[in-house]
Amino acid sequence: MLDNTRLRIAMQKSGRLSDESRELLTRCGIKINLQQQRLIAFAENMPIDILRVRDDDIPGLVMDGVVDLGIIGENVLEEEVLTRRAQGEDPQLSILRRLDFGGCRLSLAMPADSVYTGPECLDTKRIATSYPHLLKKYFDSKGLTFKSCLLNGSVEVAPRAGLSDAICDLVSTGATLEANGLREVDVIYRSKAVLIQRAGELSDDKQALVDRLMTRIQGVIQARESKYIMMHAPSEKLEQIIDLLPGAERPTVLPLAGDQSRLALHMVSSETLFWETMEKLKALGASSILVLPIEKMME
Ligand SMILES: Nc1ncnc2c1ncn2[C@@H]1O[C@H](COP(=O)(O)OP(=O)(O)OP(=O)(O)O)[C@@H](O)[C@H]1O
Ligand SMILES: O=P(O)(O)OC[C@H]1O[C@H](OP(=O)(O)OP(=O)(O)O)[C@H](O)[C@@H]1O
Ligand SMILES: [Mg+2]
Repeated sequence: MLDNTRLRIAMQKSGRLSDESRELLTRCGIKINLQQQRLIAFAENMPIDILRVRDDDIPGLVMDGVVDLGIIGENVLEEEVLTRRAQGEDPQLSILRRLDFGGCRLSLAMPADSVYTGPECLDTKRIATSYPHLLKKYFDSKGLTFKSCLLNGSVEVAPRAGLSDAICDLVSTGATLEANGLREVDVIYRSKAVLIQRAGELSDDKQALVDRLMTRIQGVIQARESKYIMMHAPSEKLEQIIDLLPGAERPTVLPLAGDQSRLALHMVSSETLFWETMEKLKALGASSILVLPIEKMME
């Protein structure tokens, strides 16, 4: 029996979001042992239980208040919200934060040799998808209709199998479409993973824990997006060097022992330093340029 005083977080058991969901929680300092093929994992060092489920089940578990938090793709979340609304329900939950993984788009695709001049081409046509409500919302907004062919997997084979004229499926690199002789013709929704919370008040203890987790998640994501940059540079080129580093804070400037003409610069940058910029820095006389990953940040 689950202990109701512990914060429950649902994440995908195995799939596109599972490694990064686990990595995020681990980086937030939650010690979880997910080695065994178990549905529930108990954190060793915090009052947190992790439920590992099919991603399709996560929005419902949060909306029904079975878990407190969930990590889910916006595409699956929005489809479930629209499904429940279509059934006359008024689903409640809040999105705490957009995360930095699980990026993909829900797109319309057609056989590579077909002509596409806009969504009107697909008016009244049959479209295979696992996201009928998101697709309907898009078609409704254009004043168009379509016949739905609902498939929960292998959507990309539908046109070849003669089941549909087009498909509406998730795309990231486009390799799956290409391998199936299809061409992406329109993007209808852009998605990332999000952290969601059930409606209703949490107990004070749970709320305090969620607040701490949110600060840590912010720190983890910000650290992943930032770099620590160090270099030695000629003192008289300081401003020109700073101008080459737009995403960086004002640097810390340190003297170099025994060399009055040069300085050591240290700074955090929200952008990575490209080779081209490093070459320009070197041309200005900078040397010993180091770009280091940052593990954690707290402002
Ligand atoms: N190619 C992709 N690149 C990045 N993210 C993706 C990609 N495809 C899907 N996603 C995101 O990851 C989520 C999970 O995708 P996955 O393919 O693992 O789902 P699934 O097969 O439905 O898994 P489950 O067995 O849990 O139901 C998607 O809903 C989407 O938000
Ligand atoms: O544009 P691409 O980079 O090729 O990615 C798109 C594919 O990725 C997802 O499936 P996944 O590989 O997760 O397998 P699944 O169909 O078993 O969910 C998605 O459903 C597409 O089929
Ligand atoms: Mg699924």
